Amino acid sequence: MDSSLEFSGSLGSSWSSALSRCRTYKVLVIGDSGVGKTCLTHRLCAGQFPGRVEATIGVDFRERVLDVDGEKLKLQLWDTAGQERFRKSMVQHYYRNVHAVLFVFDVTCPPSFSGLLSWVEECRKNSVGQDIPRFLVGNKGDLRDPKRTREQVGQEQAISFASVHGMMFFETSAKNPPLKCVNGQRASSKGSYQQEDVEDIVLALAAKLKRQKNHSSVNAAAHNGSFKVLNKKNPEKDFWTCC
Ligand SMILES: Nc1nc2c(ncn2[C@@H]2O[C@H](COP(=O)(O)OP(=O)(O)OP(=O)(O)O)[C@@H](O)[C@H]2O)c(=O)[nH]1
Repeated sequence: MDSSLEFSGSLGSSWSSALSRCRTYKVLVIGDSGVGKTCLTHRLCAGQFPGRVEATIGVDFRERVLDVDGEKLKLQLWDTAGQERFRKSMVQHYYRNVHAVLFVFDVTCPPSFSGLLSWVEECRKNSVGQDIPRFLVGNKGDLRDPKRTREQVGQEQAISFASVHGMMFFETSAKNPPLKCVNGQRASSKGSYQQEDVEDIVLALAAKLKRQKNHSSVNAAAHNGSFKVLNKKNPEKDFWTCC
């Protein structure tokens, strides 16, 4: 890979000030194994559904840089393992200095919805305060079957859970997100289910984080001795980029 290390201290003033405006936000993605956290984070960062995925061991990182009202903002998604045996003693580390949490469940798997309570509890145990923005994402919306509602998680249930736990709710599909018309309206949703494009989630997340006052974002360029890895073959695109 053709990458270079750039030491912040050697950067020119314009570069330095551009980087100093790029805040990094740590976004923790949690939920039961198999709900689609890895696929969702791929979709959020690369705009694609991955060809092949394996169970996450520990944690994987994906990044996306957005331009929100002229300000660069980097979302660092921590895709954590859903399987207990792959989490082990690292859990405390995942929760440290987190800026937002995405709780993911599978709309076709009610146990993954009931399991959310234990993820909320894990957040509490790791001192994630109520001031940290929380998002509830019902994934695999493409698999909804209006004839099998009893075997699926109803949207009213999810909305109610989100409201009780102070979360913003989205239903989507990392695999086949709903299409949008040119005017931004939803072209299709699954039956009577309202579903959002994954892009709407990332924009809501970015907007919420930007509004968040007194955040403790990591500012790579502002810290003495910090450095940034630049991949020359994949320069950051204007709107978004992927690791
Ligand atoms: N139909 C459909 N399948 C999906 C979707 N998202 C993920 N999957 C499938 O669900 C399976 C599990 O996806 P992962 O992204 O690995 O799930 P995970 O939550 O990261 O699992 P762990 O790493 O074990 O915690 C894979 O076979 C994916 O192809 C979706 O939106 N629709």
